[in-house]
Amino acid sequence: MKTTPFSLPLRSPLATASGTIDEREGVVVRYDHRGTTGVGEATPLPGWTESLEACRSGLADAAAAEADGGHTAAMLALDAAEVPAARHGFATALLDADARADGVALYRWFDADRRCRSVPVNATVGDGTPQETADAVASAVDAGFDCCKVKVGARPVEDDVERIGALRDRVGDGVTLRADANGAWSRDEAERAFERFAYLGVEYVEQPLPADDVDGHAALRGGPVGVALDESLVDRRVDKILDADAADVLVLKPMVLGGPGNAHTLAMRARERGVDPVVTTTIDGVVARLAALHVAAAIPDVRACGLATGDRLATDLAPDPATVSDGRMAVPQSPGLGVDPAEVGPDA
Ligand SMILES: O=C(O)CCC(=O)c1ccccc1C(=O)O
Ligand SMILES: [Mg+2]
Repeated sequence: MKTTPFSLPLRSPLATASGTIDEREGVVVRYDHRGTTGVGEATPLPGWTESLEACRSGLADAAAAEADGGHTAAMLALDAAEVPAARHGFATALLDADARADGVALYRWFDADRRCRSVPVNATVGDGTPQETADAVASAVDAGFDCCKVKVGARPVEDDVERIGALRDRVGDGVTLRADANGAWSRDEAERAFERFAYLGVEYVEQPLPADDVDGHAALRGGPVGVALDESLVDRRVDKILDADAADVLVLKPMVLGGPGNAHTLAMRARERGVDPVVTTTIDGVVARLAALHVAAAIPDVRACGLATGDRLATDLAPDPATVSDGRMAVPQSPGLGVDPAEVGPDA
């Protein structure tokens, strides 16, 4: 196992109710397996995953375990609850190598019978003034997106209603709008927002209430605006959410869940229970974005996913093969993730 640290500054920082993301630091993982090399990415986001330091030491422990017991021992050393980003990094490298050895695109390693050329994606718009928000959404629509997710909860509910109203006026009814409150609202604020958002045709709100308020989320459901849970999945107690009927949609971040395999398993489990999975990045380098794209590509009829985050980065780990047009992201069909491990580096 070979690890290479990297740091990727954002060209376009993402302002949310729980702070602004302006740089992503992590580790590229390379692993030789079945006669080929696979590549993975561990990009921790404190608050959602372990710290960078814990991620690095998790990977060092995994490398030591690997030297004794191979990839199985390395995977066993990486606890998804303790070091999800580190586990994501190694698990992705292993999956990439396996899919390459089998000669299939990574999504087909999850489902050999599947063919998927592209996945619908949403544009992601941060907090900002009503004018800034409407401009950002309008330029996303000009670029071909028909689904936009807007960050809310960083300002009073009435101000967010004004922002969403301004952009609904600007782009018309043909564009699907979602909001993401990142857990910022009280139950009372959420009720007010849901009432007003219903008139503005908002599809769903991600994480309206704090992560642990499962009952509050269950009570918000049933109207025209759906409830999507994201931060509530950080503790990975998905069954609790499904049993409580607390969500219409689960937002699955492979980096937070301990790898693409875990995200795919939870997506299938949600589907069985009548809840729709949506896959998103944590604003990652191209390796982790591709891993998330392949998870989404393995889900039949997946809703628009939060994968179109690459253009926020000022620099990337390698050229991005997954172009977006008409609101859809192309899925690489070459073996593995679709990026040459030899081309992946912190200086791409
Ligand atoms: O879902 C998207 O559109 C992009 C990803 C995103 O919003 C995000 C990125 C990093 C950390 C948290 C989140 C989030 O969904 O809350
Ligand atoms: Mg979210």
